[in-house]
Amino acid sequence: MVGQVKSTPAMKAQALPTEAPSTSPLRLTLNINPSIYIHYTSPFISGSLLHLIAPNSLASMAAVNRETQPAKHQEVGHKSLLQSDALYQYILETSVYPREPQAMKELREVTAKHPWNLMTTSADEGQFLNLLLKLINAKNTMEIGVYTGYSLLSTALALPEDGKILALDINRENYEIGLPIIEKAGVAHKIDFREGPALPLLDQMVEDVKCHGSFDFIFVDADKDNYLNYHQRLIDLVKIGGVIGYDNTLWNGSLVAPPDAPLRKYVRYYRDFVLELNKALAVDSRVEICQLPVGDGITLCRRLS
Ligand SMILES: C[S@@+](CC[C@H](N)C(=O)[O-])C[C@H]1O[C@@H](n2cnc3c(N)ncnc32)[C@H](O)[C@@H]1O
Repeated sequence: MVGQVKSTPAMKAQALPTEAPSTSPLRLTLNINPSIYIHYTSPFISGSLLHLIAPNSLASMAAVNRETQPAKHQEVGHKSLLQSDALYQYILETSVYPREPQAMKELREVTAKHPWNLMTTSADEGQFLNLLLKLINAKNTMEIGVYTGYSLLSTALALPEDGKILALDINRENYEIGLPIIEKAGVAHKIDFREGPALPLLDQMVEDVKCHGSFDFIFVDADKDNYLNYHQRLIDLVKIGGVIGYDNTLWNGSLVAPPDAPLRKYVRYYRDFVLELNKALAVDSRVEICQLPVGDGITLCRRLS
């Protein structure tokens, strides 16, 4: 049995974007490196691109792009790393939105109105997770980093009726935004939500040998500075042949930004942790890996031993 650790207001504050939201839609295209373009569209000005660029660069880029590019997919701050915004829109409109379950659409639309909507998993990544879970016949899963529950719902819909998800987040309020939709979809019974920081809970599970090798799939989408700490514990908790998915492993493309790139403070801060994680996973012989440019980058690790 796993205990519950309550989060403090300071922990909750840590998890939130620091910039103030704005209501004006804005689409930006930033060339950080001669070969890499980062595209961003969001109804609020404090979006992911603002993680990457200094405030004084924004006005001129926004002015240029407002004239040349229409605003698109404003319903979620999009985190795709595709070079072509039109191509990403094509994927969403052709393969993702027409097949998106009604409940996921509803949750996506509700989340889009939330000030921290940038944190949500994108619809294409939600579709990817849903299919992946079915492909590996996952039944017992864990999610670290729930927010309003978009990836959680995509997981819950993929699992069999008796499937289980241990869902961990330091903030229950955001989960409760999505909960009525999850309940309406008839999958809430699969979810065991625990409010609190994930690490102490993982430590308790690692101490309990019954938890070892018990998860078919674990999705990690929370505090990037803890990913390596999570990995040390999750490797015991996922079963051999099971999969851990680490989200945001391309960190908005900032990983390859030149040293003098005007990155937002916290993008620069977390970038080093993501770089360390990627390096560590690349040489970890206990897993085989595949880093996919879906959403903001997801690295799948299949446990070998
Ligand atoms: C990017 S959001 C998760 C998005 C979510 N997967 C979705 O589909 O919308 C990151 C979440 O991690 C949570 N978080 C941050 N630090 C955490 C920690 N130490 N333990 C558990 N959750 C944490 C935040 O409260 C936030 O809800």
